[in-house]
Amino acid sequence: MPIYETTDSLPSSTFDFVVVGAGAAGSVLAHRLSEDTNVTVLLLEAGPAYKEQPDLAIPSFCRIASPFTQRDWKYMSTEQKGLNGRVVPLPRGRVVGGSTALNTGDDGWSWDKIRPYMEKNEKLIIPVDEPNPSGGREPVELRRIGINYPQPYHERLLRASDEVKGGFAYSPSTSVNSGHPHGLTFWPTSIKNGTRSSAASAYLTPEVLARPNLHLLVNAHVARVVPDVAPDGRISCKTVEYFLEGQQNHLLRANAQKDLILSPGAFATPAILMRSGFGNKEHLASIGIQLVKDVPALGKRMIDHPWLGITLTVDDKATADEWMRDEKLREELLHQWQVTKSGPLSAPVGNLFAQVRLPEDSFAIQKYGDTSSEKNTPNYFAAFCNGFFGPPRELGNYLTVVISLLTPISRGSLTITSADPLAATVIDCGYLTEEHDVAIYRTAIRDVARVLRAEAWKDYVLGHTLDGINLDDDAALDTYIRSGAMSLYHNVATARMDTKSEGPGVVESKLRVKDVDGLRIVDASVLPFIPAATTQAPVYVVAERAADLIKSRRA
Ligand SMILES: Cc1cc2nc3c(=O)[nH]c(=O)nc-3n(C[C@H](O)[C@H](O)[C@H](O)COP(=O)(O)OP(=O)(O)OC[C@H]3O[C@@H](n4cnc5c(N)ncnc54)[C@H](O)[C@@H]3O)c2cc1C
Repeated sequence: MPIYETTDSLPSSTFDFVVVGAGAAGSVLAHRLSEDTNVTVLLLEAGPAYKEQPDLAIPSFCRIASPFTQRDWKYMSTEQKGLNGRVVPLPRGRVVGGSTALNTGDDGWSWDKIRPYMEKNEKLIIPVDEPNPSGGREPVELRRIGINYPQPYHERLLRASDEVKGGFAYSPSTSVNSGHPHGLTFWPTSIKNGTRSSAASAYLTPEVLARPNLHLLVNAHVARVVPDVAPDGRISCKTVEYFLEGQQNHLLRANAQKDLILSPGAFATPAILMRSGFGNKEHLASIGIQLVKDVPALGKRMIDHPWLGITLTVDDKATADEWMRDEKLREELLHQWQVTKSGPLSAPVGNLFAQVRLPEDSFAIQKYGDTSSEKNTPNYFAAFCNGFFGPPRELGNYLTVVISLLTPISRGSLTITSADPLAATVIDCGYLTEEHDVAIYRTAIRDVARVLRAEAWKDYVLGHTLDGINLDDDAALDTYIRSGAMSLYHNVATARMDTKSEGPGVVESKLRVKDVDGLRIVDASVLPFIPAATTQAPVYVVAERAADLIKSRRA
């Protein structure tokens, strides 16, 4: 039986490896560790099994796949000081596949060392008219739909790019993984045969789930890990306590003989550990949780990419708004997708992106210095997306320019208020609390406004949400920014890795929780800084390498 919904037929409560969370990282680990037929793996997932159904599988539907759907954990931020006190939704996938289904010092983590894991994770399918021969990898399918799948605004945007050049100059051969990812280009998207590729569809295929040594228990909510403290003070942790959906008073246990691996994501990992006695000792004492290990860094220095929209009203009856509000048209397009896996629904929401690095003499760099990790790191991206972002409007057709900060320095934190695993987690993302981030947004908005003034948009763009705002007025722009910015759902670093055993990080470079035997963390929470643009790919890469580290230790 590949997927279990109750514990009745589980062969045992003890396995070689227990992995918590079947998202991006957990799916990779379950797949790779169970390749060795001599070990047994239990994968515990709080959500249901992944089923290929339209709202998860259709690329264009990812705009309506979250937040607040059944498969969302429905996290919310606290009132954000930098966003004029607004509370923002922070969706996270609660289903096999995790958030990838919802809509992503140590030389061992250097570029040369992690590149093979990127290649292991990706299979790049080049469009027929793009003469770039560097493909041929597996298993997450990446596809650059663009030149051979034109959306109505692509051609105008390419012409606008020709007019304004600079940071928006079009570069057909730019690879997002090249180290020089600048300019406007078509981004790869994880779509195969017109269908979204997720951690579940790529790593937990029916063949993988049929392995006799892999056991996936769904609807299994992990409440905490169970630490064992020896008389000499040494801590080991190889047991989890969990309950099946709706049965929180009936706690069950699963044990790992080798490693217990936490992969429930950047919000759940610190919360589970805090409930288990790891964290800031004063905080744990204040909520009546007995301290096992003082870990002041847990839940601290969280980072996310914020995003901000500029909505354009366009004279174009082919935008996604038409099928968003017109049920009959949606049914027709759905039928087309079901029969041929093609048509507008098979296209991503947006895939023509500009990544822009601010010039050295820009105000933000002059005033705040260069805060990017590398001299080529772009400071923001502007993605041109099809349709209005939000509930469908009765009238009108729209494009949305999504501007996201790629080098934010604002930091947040996460904490719990009780030992109850169902109590809300308190998540303060700290968006735009640093002036530096707002200064980059001002530059980005002015750059995008310049692109929107290009002749190419004439008679197509009828107006946009910057109309009426004096772009020279910093205060006016700040109001626009702070009243519109949201989360791009890329939160990381809540249980960060560092390479020094005495450093402040929660895990060391082999992803073992410091000074705790048997417990590893492998998910977005260990990323020590925010990667430029994507988090899904780095999480896959971290998990691929973690699986190798674990296997090589055994060998
Ligand atoms: C709506 C949305 C869209 C996104 N779009 C993109 C994108 O386009 N590009 C990109 O790069 N990144 C994107 N991301 C971010 C990306 O999906 C995440 O960075 C990535 O999935 C993180 O991987 P993870 O393994 O840490 O966590 P997840 O993939 O979230 O997986 C965690 C898993 O653990 C389970 N779990 C949690 N708590 C428990 C518990 N207590 N017990 C048992 N199981 C538990 C969850 O149900 C989930 O299945 C998006 C995220 C969201 C939410």
